[in-house]
Amino acid sequence: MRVVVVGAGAWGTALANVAAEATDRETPLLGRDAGRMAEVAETRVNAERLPDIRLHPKVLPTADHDVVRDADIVLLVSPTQALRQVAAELAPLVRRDAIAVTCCKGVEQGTLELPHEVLAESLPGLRHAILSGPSFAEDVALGLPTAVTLACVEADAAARIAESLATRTFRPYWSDDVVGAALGGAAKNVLAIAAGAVAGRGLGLSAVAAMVARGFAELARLGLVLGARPETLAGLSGLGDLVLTTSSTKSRNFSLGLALGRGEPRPNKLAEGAATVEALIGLAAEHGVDMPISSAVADVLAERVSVGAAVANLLARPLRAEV
Ligand SMILES: NC(=O)C1=CN([C@@H]2O[C@H](COP(=O)(O)OP(=O)(O)OC[C@H]3O[C@@H](n4cnc5c(N)ncnc54)[C@H](OP(=O)(O)O)[C@@H]3O)[C@@H](O)[C@H]2O)C=CC1
Ligand SMILES: O=C(CO)COP(=O)(O)O
Repeated sequence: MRVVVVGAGAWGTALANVAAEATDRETPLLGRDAGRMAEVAETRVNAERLPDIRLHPKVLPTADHDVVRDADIVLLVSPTQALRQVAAELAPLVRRDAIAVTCCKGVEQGTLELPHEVLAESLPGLRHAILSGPSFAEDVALGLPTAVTLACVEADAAARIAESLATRTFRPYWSDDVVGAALGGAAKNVLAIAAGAVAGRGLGLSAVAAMVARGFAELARLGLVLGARPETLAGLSGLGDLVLTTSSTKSRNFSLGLALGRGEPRPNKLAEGAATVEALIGLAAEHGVDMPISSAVADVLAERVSVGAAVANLLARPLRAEV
């Protein structure tokens, strides 16, 4: 299987290394800036996005979209808000029997669609999958043990992807619950901001744990109405990723929350939760689901309330049975 990775950010670079190791084949890593990709090809390091990690010798950094023509498997690793445009650029080039795998986490603004729904519209007719789970790009690139969810309704396509990505240390576990995997990845980005804000405000680890648990309940309520399976939400791509990104400053979403809680300037790095929170709340509203923690995050990001006031509002909510 020939894997092509589209999106030469931190995660795309780490996944290109994984695919090159798993397949032992040349693995193009497609970025949009020709000058920067030439530099990455020469230095064998993606200094801007994943510093200190050497590219696998079989990773081929490029800005030439034509590499997609030969792909059996295309990994789409742009931010969620760019996915539709990135996929549209590939549509005339990609083979109809190729498998497209979205590796981004979020909800599209405007359409309120999850990544696999965006892909179904922009690359129609292709088989699709979602790769999501607790996996910092740096950890994966360093060869630290990582397990993720590979969600795909077709078992044979899932097996091909798993063969092309599984290494001794990177373990994709198959699920056919695509909605559950996509939703977990989107919601945990938002909840990581909430946890970071609580930690940054100095409210203590008990409060962070409460935020994570109540946040998971929020995810579970939405998952239920969207048809996600509870075991997916409690698995790697849901609770697993929530645990990771609500406990580490390596998470850009958690770091953004920390800065908000401390009243410091917001970091510049991509925090998908910030780009996705209003869309997540909109998606939930369409289905009559209340998202108090996500709504608090949206209010804080839009500077409608302070972190302190947002937490006070959450604490003032009526007590209900655990759901
Ligand atoms: N980093 C991580 O540990 C993990 C990230 N993810 C998810 O992967 C996705 C990508 O994250 P990550 O790689 O870390 O992000 P980065 O910010 O490191 O990279 C994003 C990549 O997308 C490209 N890009 C940005 N905007 C556009 C656009 N409008 N059109 C085309 N390409 C664009 C960037 O190109 P350029 O370099 O030219 O700016 C860059 O190559 C996110 O959804 C994230 O949630 C999932 C698991 C782990
Ligand atoms: O999704 C991730 C790890 O699973 C990366 O988290 P951040 O996007 O918050 O950095």
